[in-house]
Amino acid sequence: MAIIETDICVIGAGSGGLSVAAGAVQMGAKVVLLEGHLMGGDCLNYGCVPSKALLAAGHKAHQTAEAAFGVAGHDPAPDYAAAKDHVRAVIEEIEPVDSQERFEGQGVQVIREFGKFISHTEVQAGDDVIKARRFVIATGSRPFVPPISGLDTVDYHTNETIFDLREKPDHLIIIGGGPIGMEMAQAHRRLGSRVTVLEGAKAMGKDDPEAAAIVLETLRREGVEIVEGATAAQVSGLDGVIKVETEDGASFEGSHLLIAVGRQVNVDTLDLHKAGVAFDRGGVTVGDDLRSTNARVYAVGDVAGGAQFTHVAGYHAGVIIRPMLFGLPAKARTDHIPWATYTSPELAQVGLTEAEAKDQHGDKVFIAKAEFAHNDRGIATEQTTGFVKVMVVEGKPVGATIVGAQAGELIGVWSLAIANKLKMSAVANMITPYPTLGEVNKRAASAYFTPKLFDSPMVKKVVGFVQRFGRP
Ligand SMILES: Cc1cc2nc3c(=O)[nH]c(=O)nc-3n(C[C@H](O)[C@H](O)[C@H](O)COP(=O)(O)OP(=O)(O)OC[C@H]3O[C@@H](n4cnc5c(N)ncnc54)[C@H](O)[C@@H]3O)c2cc1C
Ligand SMILES: NC(=O)c1ccc[n+]([C@@H]2O[C@H](COP(=O)([O-])OP(=O)(O)OC[C@H]3O[C@@H](n4cnc5c(N)ncnc54)[C@H](O)[C@@H]3O)[C@@H](O)[C@H]2O)c1
Repeated sequence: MAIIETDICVIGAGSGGLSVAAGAVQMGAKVVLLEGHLMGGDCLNYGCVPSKALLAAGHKAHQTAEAAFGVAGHDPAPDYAAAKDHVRAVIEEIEPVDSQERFEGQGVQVIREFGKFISHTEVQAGDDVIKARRFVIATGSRPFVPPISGLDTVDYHTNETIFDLREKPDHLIIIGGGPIGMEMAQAHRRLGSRVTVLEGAKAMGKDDPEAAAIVLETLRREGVEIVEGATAAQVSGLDGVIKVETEDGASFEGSHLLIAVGRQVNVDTLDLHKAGVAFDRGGVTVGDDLRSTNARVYAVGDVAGGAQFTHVAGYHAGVIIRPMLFGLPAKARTDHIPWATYTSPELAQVGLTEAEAKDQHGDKVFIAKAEFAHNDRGIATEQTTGFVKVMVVEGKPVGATIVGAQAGELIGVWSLAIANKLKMSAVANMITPYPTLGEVNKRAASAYFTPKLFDSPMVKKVVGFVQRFGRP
């Protein structure tokens, strides 16, 4: 058994762990990185990257099929297995950035083993014991498989297997109408599968309902069957037919089944009690500083509870580098975290939704809104579905919702504004090139000032006075 002494031991080489390791080693710390499975974690192998690649294949098929701008559409004849080749090729192109070789080249000691705590200051990984000044738990999450009766008797997919499936599902049943369910529903529908989504509550229920309704309407128009209030209670299967029965007795049959009902954090095999690290089903118990109940141990990313996104894991890494390397205090904020669901139209959010803003700020909230339908670039490119809605309190945005083409790109302006506590005037003063979809953000900012400028008797009085008595 080898004893390895180091400054920082990072457990998990996904988005969070890799960011911590890269940052710390480049600033001169000695870093050991443990990974028991695939370098790059969920995002690269089973999450963001393959899902966006498959959505891109579906998007291409959809655009080819649609007649537009005087150009005829034609049968795209999507080849599901070839779309999966595209997914694999994208992963392989990005893979070197997250590879063991790259991190070893930077000076990180990478050990390809699962780690578990054996004391407050030591982790065991295979035959090695790592003694470190600081530990970072970055073990992420895995698909939650609900205890639905009969599920273990059928072949079902999760995000960990669906991207390897090569035969096109004739009829994909998806349990769960969250971001995974909706992205996979649209990708598969556009690649030629029949798709049914069974959602126990409201589909896209964590998003602004007005924006979610636009996405759901589009998916339904494309032929995705979305059944809300349909909690899956029983699954059975015979001869390639999978049957799902819901709590209220309805029954659905399909050829393939995808489970997308949320995530389970990876804490169970870490022996956290041996390190005095408290946790619950939501993740490792951490404060704003992402430190656990053992001050030497931090948690980042999905396993730290809270929003589960790659950019959050990266942000967490940046937050803990300060105290770990420089002994400076740092706190993680949550008010400026954006997210996007990459259906078409896309749905993006940063800060508070309208409902949350009204709950927190009551009458002080002003809703500034602009529609894609009035955006000239949107009109020219037939991308007129959607809106930008900004929740404003005392002249500053506290949240923004965008549904429409490139919402994930467009939300950046509001992320910047909220992160830096900018006023609405900062966005209104921005000049955007004409004609761009980005003008819709500026129009939303202007919508905040319009009533103040154009409906104000005082402004009218001042203008009248200057026109009559001002210098020529
Ligand atoms: C289908 C899907 C699509 C998604 N799309 C997006 C998206 O578009 N945008 C976005 O921002 N987010 C997206 N996400 C979420 C994103 O993938 C996660 O938030 C992100 O991967 C979390 O990073 P992490 O470092 O916390 O964990 P992970 O990426 O899960 O990495 C954790 C790593 O730790 C390893 N590990 C676990 N236990 C141990 C141990 N004991 N010892 C050593 N290693 C261990 C695991 O093998 C894994 O490699 C998506 C997720 C899914 C499932
Ligand atoms: N574009 C992105 O950034 C992106 C994409 C995919 C996933 N993700 C991340 O992955 C996480 C997990 O996504 P998800 O979609 O699996 O989870 P989710 O928790 O967001 O949604 C799961 C849905 O399943 C429903 N559900 C639960 N049990 C059910 C049952 N028995 N029958 C029917 N419906 C049931 C829930 O009501 C919920 O709406 C997301 O929260 C997000 O953090 C992000």
